[in-house]
Formats: sequence, C-alpha cells, structure tokens
Amino acid sequence: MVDTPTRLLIAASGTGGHLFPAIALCEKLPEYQIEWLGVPNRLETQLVPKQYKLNTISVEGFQKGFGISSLFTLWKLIGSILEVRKLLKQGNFQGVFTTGGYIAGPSVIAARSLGLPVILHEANALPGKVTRFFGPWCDAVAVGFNVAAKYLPKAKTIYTSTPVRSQFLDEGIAATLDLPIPAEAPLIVVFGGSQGAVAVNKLVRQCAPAWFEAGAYIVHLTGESDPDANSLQHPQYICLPFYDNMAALLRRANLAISRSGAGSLTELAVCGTPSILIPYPFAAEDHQTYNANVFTAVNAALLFKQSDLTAETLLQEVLRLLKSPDELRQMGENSKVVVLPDSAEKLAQLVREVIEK
Ligand SMILES: CC(=O)N[C@H]1[C@@H](OP(=O)(O)OP(=O)(O)OC[C@H]2O[C@@H](n3ccc(=O)[nH]c3=O)[C@H](O)[C@@H]2O)O[C@H](CO)[C@@H](O)[C@@H]1O
Repeated sequence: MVDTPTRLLIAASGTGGHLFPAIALCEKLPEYQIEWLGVPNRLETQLVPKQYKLNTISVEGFQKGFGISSLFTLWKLIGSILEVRKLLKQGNFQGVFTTGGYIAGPSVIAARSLGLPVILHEANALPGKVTRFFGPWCDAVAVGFNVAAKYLPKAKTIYTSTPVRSQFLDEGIAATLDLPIPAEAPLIVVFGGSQGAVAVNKLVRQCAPAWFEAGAYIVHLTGESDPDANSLQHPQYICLPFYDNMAALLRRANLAISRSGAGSLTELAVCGTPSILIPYPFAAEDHQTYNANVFTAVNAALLFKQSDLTAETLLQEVLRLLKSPDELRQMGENSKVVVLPDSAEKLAQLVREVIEK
C-alpha cells in the first residue's frame, strides 16, 4: 500500500511577522503536502513561496463596540467559516496550523467543527485577542516567548520560540552581505517591522549627521510608504524600502534601531544584535511594549516610548553606545537567552505529534 502524504493547511496572513514563521515551519515539513489560506491583497500574495497553493477568503476583525458594521463582519465571518470548511473537506486536509490574527478565527472554528486538529503559534509576549479566545480550542498553542503562557491559562501551551527564516541559522551569512560597508565601520541598522516606521525614520534622519561624524554607517530600511525616504543623501548612508538578506545585515550590525514586533525581536536575538527598541504605539493592546520588556528584562535592549523620545535623546544614546563596544557586545549576548534557534524544528516536531497521533 502506498502511504498518502499528510495534508496541512497553513492559515497565516497579513504581515511578515505572521508569514515568516509559517514559511520557516513548512521548510521543516518536507514530507507534508501544504496549502496556504490567506486574504487577497495582503503580503502573502508576494511572500508565500510558489510551491504552496494560496487559497484566499475575505475576513476582517471586529471594530470596538457593536453596530451595523459588526453585524456585517459577523455575517462575513460565518461565510468564511463555511468557505474554510469546504476547503478542508474537499482538500482532504488532516490539520490546520495558524499564526493567529483574523484568519485564525474562521480556520479554528472550521477545523474543530470537522474534528480536525489545530496548532496555533503565538509569536507575541502578550497573546493577541484571537489567540486568547481560541487558544483553548486548539490542540496545542506554541508560544514565542515563555512569558506568553501566563496569559493563556486554559490552553495547552508549549514554548517553542518563534521560527526564523533558514538564512538566520547560517552563522557565516554576514560574509554574503552585498552592501558597500567597510569591514571596520560601526554599522547601525534601522528598520520598522515589515511595513517600515515613518516616525522612527524621521527621528533617525535628524540624528544621522552626528552618527556619520562618529564614523558610523547606517542601513535604513524605510518601508514603502515614507514620502521622505529619499531626502537624505550621504556616502555612509544606504536607504532601501525593503531588504531581503536580513540575517547577513543583522549579524553584521553593531546596533539595531527597531520596532518591537515579535519577528524582528526573535531575529535580533538569534543574531545576538543589541538594539534600541521603539514599540509601535498603536499596536493592539500595546503588545509591542510587552515584547520589548522581554528584552529589557535581560539587558539586551534599551526601550524608548515613541511619545517620550526626542531626536536629541536618541542621538546621544546611540553616540554613547557607539563608544561602548563592550556594552553593545554584552547586550547582544544577553539577547540570545530569550529565544531558541532551532524553533522551526521544534514546531515541526509538535505539528507531527499533534497531527499524526
Ligand atoms: C504593527 C503591528 O501590529 N505589527 C505586528 C506584526 O509585525 P510585523 O510583521 O510588521 O513585524 P515583525 O517584527 O514581526 O516582522 C517583520 C519581519 O519583516 C522582516 N523585514 C523587515 C524589513 C525589511 O526590509 N526586510 C525584512 O525582511 C524582518 O526581518 C521580520 O522578519 O506582526 C508581529 C507578529 O505577530 C507583531 O509582533 C507586530 O507587533
């Protein structure tokens, strides 16, 4: 008798932070037949590798309060549950893996209503509302940071850390950096999650001349939507809307200035890159501050609230750190304890255990 491969539906949508961990997991499940579930016009249409079929549904989150728009969202939710049920049945899937967010709701309900196992991965230190609500319905909830488990008392949680793209596991990858930065120059990398951070970009442009004078190079990943992205020109300044070879860049960096999305933070810790963290102030329930707190608790990062941070403070803190390479190195070392580099393998093992039990 020929064994038929296990079929797994991945429900991951929206931002790099939701997509990259799922892509990293899939690379560790080569024996599985995988299809994707996402939303039209989001990042998955660009990032989901060609080998996985992308199915899309239209789904959105509830607004605060309850009104006509919530009724409409509820109506759409019911429609999407029915669509996912049909997909799961017709595709003979044996289980669902999700990274939370809006897409997780209909996916978990549809899978459970068909008696199929569900594994949810929650990357953030403060689990999202969808995870808190649906976590107990799942066979396992893998958490990116240990502290998240305390917010999910009724779920079967397991600490796996958050999978990073395979490029991050290659310790020699810094050598492949294809940007013109002299070997001895201190390098500051600035990035604001997968979308960029206009407010951080603005602060950094104000501080940059003083940092250039101190000899630093800056690689500034601005995101696609900063209207002033090209306003600064300097031989020590490289500005790009998005960059793919992040592992090489973060391993080479002496300091990162970043938002504190779970994906970015996990990558910084895997690379041992010290950081200044400026949580996105409008993130749901301020969860980026909870993420950043994991790093400040072990002295791996400095945390600044955007509303309190002036260009002068940022400028001086960076100059101080550039003069203290030992402190920077120690912060980088400290960051390594909050993640597990073999997370994708651990998560793949968990998926196999749950689905094949
Ligand atoms: C605004 C918001 O709510 N953001 C959330 C979103 O983050 P979002 O996806 O924006 O941010 P993350 O920090 O999790 O991930 C960003 C990813 O984009 C990559 N990257 C970025 C820039 C670039 O030029 N090239 C590149 O590859 C980073 O290396 C990283 O892998 O999902 C995360 C995971 O649930 C949450 O923790 C974040 O709070």
